[in-house]
Amino acid sequence: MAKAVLGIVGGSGIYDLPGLADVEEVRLASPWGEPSDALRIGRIGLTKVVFLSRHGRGHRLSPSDIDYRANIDVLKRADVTDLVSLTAVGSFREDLPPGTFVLVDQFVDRTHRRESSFFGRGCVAHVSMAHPVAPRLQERVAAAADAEGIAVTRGGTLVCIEGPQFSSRAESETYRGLGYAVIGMTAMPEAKLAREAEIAYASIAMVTDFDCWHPGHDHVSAAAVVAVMAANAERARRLVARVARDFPAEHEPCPAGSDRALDHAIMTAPAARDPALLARLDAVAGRVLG
Ligand SMILES: CSC[C@H]1O[C@H](OP(=O)(O)O)[C@H](O)[C@@H]1O
Ligand SMILES: Nc1ncnc2[nH]cnc12
Repeated sequence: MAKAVLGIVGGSGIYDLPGLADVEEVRLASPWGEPSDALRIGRIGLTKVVFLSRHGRGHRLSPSDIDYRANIDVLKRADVTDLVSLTAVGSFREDLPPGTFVLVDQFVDRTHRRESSFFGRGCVAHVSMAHPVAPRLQERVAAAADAEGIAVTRGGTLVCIEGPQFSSRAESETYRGLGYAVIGMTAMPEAKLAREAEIAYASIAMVTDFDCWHPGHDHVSAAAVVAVMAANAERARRLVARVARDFPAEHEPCPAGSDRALDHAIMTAPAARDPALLARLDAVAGRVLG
């Protein structure tokens, strides 16, 4: 079994992880493009932790401009086996008010101008996204929340829109009518790429607003998200620090198959594979491509 390395991607309002010990800032190059920021590699307790700011420190990148492939690629190069995503979201449910942490377990991808796969012409692969969240990793987040006395709601569907504009009222009502729990702009293709890279993925969706459907609340604004995230950040950091402190030394095999996603996924015959693409896949698909 591989040594467990915990990755944390911090979203809006979470640009660092102050609890990291022995931190080294490492700028890894990726053949896929420019990662959002340098990795901050350190440890919490005995666990190696790799932190990446999704929008970059100073929030330089919009959801559409983030190079999700480069981000996941460098996390893989840093040996991350398990990745916890922190993300600010709007809520479609009265019982999930601002301040609620939701451990979502499904995603709906409404993005349309992002590179969403490492594979393609010259090396075609199809991985399963039936269960995009790694159940054991989510269980660890839930247990850490319990231990820290932080309330979390388990389960729910996150719809990921392209943004950067927030939704119209009609869109918001539609998503709500479809039974989605929360809305954000970054979970996709992050979760898809983590799966292709065989990294177990779980998401802590932190509700900052009621989007724009709720008659009793103002519609979402960036300022409101920032204000609620400022109040959420300490709890989020405490939660991930606890996950790290209680993390096992060895990566636990994933019942959803996150860590073996590429077994039987690659369609392209060895002789038909593009050497240039294979070279770029060295980190994410090294286990199966050799
Ligand atoms: C600042 S409001 C919209 C912005 O916040 C969320 O970012 P993240 O998921 O990285 O926490 C949302 O997805 C949008 O990118
Ligand atoms: N209402 C909302 N829509 C999309 N992304 C968000 N992030 C935080 N709140 C959001």
